[in-house]
Amino acid sequence: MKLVLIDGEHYPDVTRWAIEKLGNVCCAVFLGGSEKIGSLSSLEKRIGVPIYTSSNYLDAIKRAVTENDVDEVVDLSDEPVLTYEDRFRMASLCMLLGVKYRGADFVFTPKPLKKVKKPSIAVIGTGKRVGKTAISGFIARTLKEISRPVVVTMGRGGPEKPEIIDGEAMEITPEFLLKVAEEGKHAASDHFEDALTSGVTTIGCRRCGGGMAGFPFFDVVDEGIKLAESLPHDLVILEGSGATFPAYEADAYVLVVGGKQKVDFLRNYFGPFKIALADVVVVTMADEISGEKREAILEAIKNVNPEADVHLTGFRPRPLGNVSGKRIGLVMTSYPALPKAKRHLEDLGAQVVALSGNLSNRELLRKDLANFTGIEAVAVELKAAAVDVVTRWALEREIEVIYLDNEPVNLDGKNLREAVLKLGRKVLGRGE
Ligand SMILES: Nc1ncnc2c1ncn2[C@@H]1O[C@H](COP(=O)(O)OP(=O)(O)OP(=O)(O)O)[C@@H](O)[C@H]1O
Ligand SMILES: O=C(O)[C@@H](COP(=O)(O)O)OP(=O)(O)O
Repeated sequence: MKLVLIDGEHYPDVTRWAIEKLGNVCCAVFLGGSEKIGSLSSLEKRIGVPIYTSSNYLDAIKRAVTENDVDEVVDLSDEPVLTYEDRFRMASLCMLLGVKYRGADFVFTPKPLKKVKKPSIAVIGTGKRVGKTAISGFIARTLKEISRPVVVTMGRGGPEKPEIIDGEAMEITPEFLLKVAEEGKHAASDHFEDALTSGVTTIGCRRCGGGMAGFPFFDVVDEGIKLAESLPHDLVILEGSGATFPAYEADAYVLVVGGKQKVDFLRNYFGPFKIALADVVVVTMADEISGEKREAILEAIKNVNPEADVHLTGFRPRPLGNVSGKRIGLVMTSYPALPKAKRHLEDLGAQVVALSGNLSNRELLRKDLANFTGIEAVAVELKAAAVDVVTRWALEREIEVIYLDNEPVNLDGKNLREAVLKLGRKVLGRGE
């Protein structure tokens, strides 16, 4: 059935005419405006379907969809009653309710959310490089304390046929990763990174394209989930990619919000959709933004989901090998990430003598590496060109490769590790 959004800027006969042309309309939500109508009761009689109203139109839409067999919300309203922001708020709500939202020249169609046959936690992000893989790896190694998790990823560099990386049993060495790269695969894909940083079993899938709400265009996650369900592991961690997430209804959601992102992307567009899903929200890189921006981010989250457990965090680089006493070349995905990482490695006894923030730009990276002279080891995040360029370059010169993880550190006195364990126990049915 269709739910129609109507307003008082349309003459009642015009609205009734449109409802008849649509057909199969169960009810209407009145959005406001009074120019061409009398009372709401007279409007309801004229259009012939029940009208839902509320001071907050989102509540009226939610009630109408819940109380009727609605699979599509059709927008018969327009300016000045509706603004772009209003329409994106409605679109977010429709994605959350799993119903199509259609207007004169737009349609937003949610993918049906499937269920995993095991307890599951989704880790989704509001963008690329916000720290989703770092947080997902942290969640996986934390929940190893109370379960046997398997991480299912869906990277833009993932394999066509889902592949298992047994991070529990195997040692993921630079040599192994270079061999993977030489087979033509993206050896820095998330399933390799999670297996390396957290010692968990991972299943790598691929996706191509991503919609505005966050659904992928194509992906092979279904086969990946079937594989995860066939393993003896008791918890599935569904890791998104960039701003997309797998079309599965997880038992719990952890949303990763980049502190350096535009707050507008949280307040508007499909930010409210993702925020509404979250049980836990991790704001990353919050140590590098102003108090004012932190407050704006916290407010944007609270306005949509006041129940969410929000954590303000910063990243601390975690070398997966010993850096003490070594002359190190440091390579990361961006220059802003370098100063803190350099300081931290030096605190661990390293002598950082060369830097590059061009891990995601192979041409500039190669130029930087040409100046990496006199180093004993290269410290690099397992992302982008970390294997096919940096690891190859280092092994050819018998230089040690030390991969870097990014460890979240609470800045707000809260405890993300405890929050993750609590969420894990809840999802596993072991109480709070
Ligand atoms: N203070 C900082 N400023 C900018 N970038 C930072 C800072 N601290 C860490 N980073 C970067 O944030 C990135 C987080 O990477 P991560 O892979 O976890 O993000 P992601 O959202 O999972 O990306 P992807 O979708 O590629 O997996 C790292 O590349 C790291 O260098
Ligand atoms: O291919 C993957 O698994 C990830 C990570 O690869 P890098 O971006 O780190 O190369 O890409 P994503 O889908 O997150 O853009």
